[in-house]
Amino acid sequence: MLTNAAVPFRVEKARVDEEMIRAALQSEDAHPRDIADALAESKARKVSHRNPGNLVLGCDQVLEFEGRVLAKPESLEDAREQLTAMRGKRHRLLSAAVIYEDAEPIWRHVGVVRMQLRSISDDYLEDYLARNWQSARQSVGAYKLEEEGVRLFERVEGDYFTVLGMPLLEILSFLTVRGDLKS
Ligand SMILES: Nc1nc2c(ncn2[C@H]2C[C@H](O)[C@@H](COP(=O)(O)OP(=O)(O)OP(=O)(O)O)O2)c(=O)[nH]1
Repeated sequence: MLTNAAVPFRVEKARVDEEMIRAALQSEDAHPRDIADALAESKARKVSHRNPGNLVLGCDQVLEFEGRVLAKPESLEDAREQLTAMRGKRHRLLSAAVIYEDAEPIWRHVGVVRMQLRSISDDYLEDYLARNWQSARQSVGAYKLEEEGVRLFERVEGDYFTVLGMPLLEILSFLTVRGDLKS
């Protein structure tokens, strides 16, 4: 997404134990928004300590369905089960972004999108997964809105980029206002 926006960046793996952070927060009944924010912050903070003088952007996305935070389906069977449970109903995608500079948080935003799934048939779900699992497995909801996943939806209420994984418009606005990006 940053490449498409002609924003120069490099990727550095944060290597944080996301499962441990997520489990700890869920055991305290943390709100999905706070879980996404904490995961994004943990990545940005860890990389920022190693990169003084640089802006470090950490992101994370969670899917909330009926009060539960779902993890990425690990198998086609998990994806079938998850999409079958969610069809005809609404879920939310929450994408958090946190920017650190010199080991201090200087900006954060959590984008929220409401997704209304169609009551897709078993047959179409099977065809969809057969065609799309290899790509959709990278996504927390087992769909990519910019691909065939769009056919799963009746309505999408919110920002397109937040669905794809990060609140890009808000990030670009912050960097532009700060003068890091020309406009
Ligand atoms: N291209 C695309 N990606 C999507 C869509 N919906 C969700 N995603 C992606 C955005 C996130 O990268 C990913 C789910 O976030 P996660 O944080 O679970 O996985 P990710 O591998 O991105 O990062 P992480 O494991 O947290 O370091 O799903 C979509 O419609 N299109």
